Amino acid sequence: MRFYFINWIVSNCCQSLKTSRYCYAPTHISMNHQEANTDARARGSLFQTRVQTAVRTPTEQKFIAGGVCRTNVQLTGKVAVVTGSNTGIGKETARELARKGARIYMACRDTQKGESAASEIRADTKNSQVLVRKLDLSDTKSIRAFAEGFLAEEKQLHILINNAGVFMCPYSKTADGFETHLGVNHLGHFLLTHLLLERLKESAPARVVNVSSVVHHVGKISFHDLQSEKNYSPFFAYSRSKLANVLFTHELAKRLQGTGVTTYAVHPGIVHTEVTRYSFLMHLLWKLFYPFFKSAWEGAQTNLYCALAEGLEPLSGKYFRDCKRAWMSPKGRNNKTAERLWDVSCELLGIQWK
Ligand SMILES: NC(=O)C1=CN([C@@H]2O[C@H](COP(=O)(O)OP(=O)(O)OC[C@H]3O[C@@H](n4cnc5c(N)ncnc54)[C@H](OP(=O)(O)O)[C@@H]3O)[C@@H](O)[C@H]2O)C=CC1
Ligand SMILES: CC1=C(/C=C/C(C)=C/C=C/C(C)=C/C=O)C(C)(C)CCC1
Repeated sequence: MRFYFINWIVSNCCQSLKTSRYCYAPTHISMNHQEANTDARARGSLFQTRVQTAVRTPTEQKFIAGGVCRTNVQLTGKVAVVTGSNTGIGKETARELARKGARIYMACRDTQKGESAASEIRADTKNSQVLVRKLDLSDTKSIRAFAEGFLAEEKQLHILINNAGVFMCPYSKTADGFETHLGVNHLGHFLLTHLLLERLKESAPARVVNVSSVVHHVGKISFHDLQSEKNYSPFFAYSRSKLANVLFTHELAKRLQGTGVTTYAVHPGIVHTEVTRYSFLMHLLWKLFYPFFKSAWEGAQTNLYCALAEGLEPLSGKYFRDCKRAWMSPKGRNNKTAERLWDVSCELLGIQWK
């Protein structure tokens, strides 16, 4: 943690002086960070990423960054959908998939924000096949419209990254009356995957990556109050939705055996993104401690690893962090809970998914 506070003060001063995002890049420090700079091209446009990299010693860098997806796989002719890709981890995931030549569908609830991220990615990667489509996971009509449009437009789908998420928002309900964390983070992606599954199977080998979180360990699926109507805590509602992501991955993998479609759950790390937008306390911690958190690009690495790494098929249904398999809560691989959650999700969404 040498020089951390000095560097922290310097970086914050630079920020408050509204220094150009390009000018604070102390090369003498960054140069030591060989690992971190491997893909400086991809991350160089992000001022905060540079600060994060600059204030870390190489040992801290290695510990915090937690792994880089190093596959040489090329994706020309492949198609990927990334939800919530106008910002944060989703945007960096889309950027790297685009860099590898895939046609990317950025599924965003705000298409204006999506277009501005897409033009940045197109310019950066020289890949013109980066497309924005409207997807609001808090409304099943929007999910169905997105899927209908996609299926009409594309005959193949190789990678689906279920990334979008809300974190610790005040109690609210989606257009269909689901508690927002459950509705957006779990049920929205459950329905989307259901609607796109035939295309994934037709395009096999194909992969579904579900972005969960380490907090799935403290999540609890209370079937008697799934919508948190009796008792609401933003943190536990979020944790529950992230446990649901892991259970969904576990059950989906079982049901997809032999189809050539595999699925993985991911904890991206503690990543400095807009995720804390609803929580004042978390936002404050973000501001104070962000050099210790991953950048969005670093946070995207495990998504990319699960989408691209060769030979991962036997690990379908498992949970990953820092570009390797990680310990999943036993609650996340409980067959009974996974099956029941699957049935309840189908019932809530009015779908039949055998
Ligand atoms: N950052 C972290 O430390 C961690 C993040 N995660 C998970 O990583 C994923 C990505 O989060 P991160 O990049 O950090 O967060 P951000 O808040 O930066 O990005 C979240 C993305 O999800 C989109 N989104 C939110 N609600 C909806 C919706 N109803 N329909 C469609 N898109 C929606 C947002 O769109 P818009 O910009 O329009 O709101 C945004 O594009 C999430 O699933 C999160 O739970 C897990 C562990 C830790
Ligand atoms: C790591 C760490 C901290 C912050 C943790 C935070 C802010 C975690 C956020 C997690 C999220 C957003 C999870 C999403 O799934 C503290 C408390 C500053 C203390 C020092 C160690």
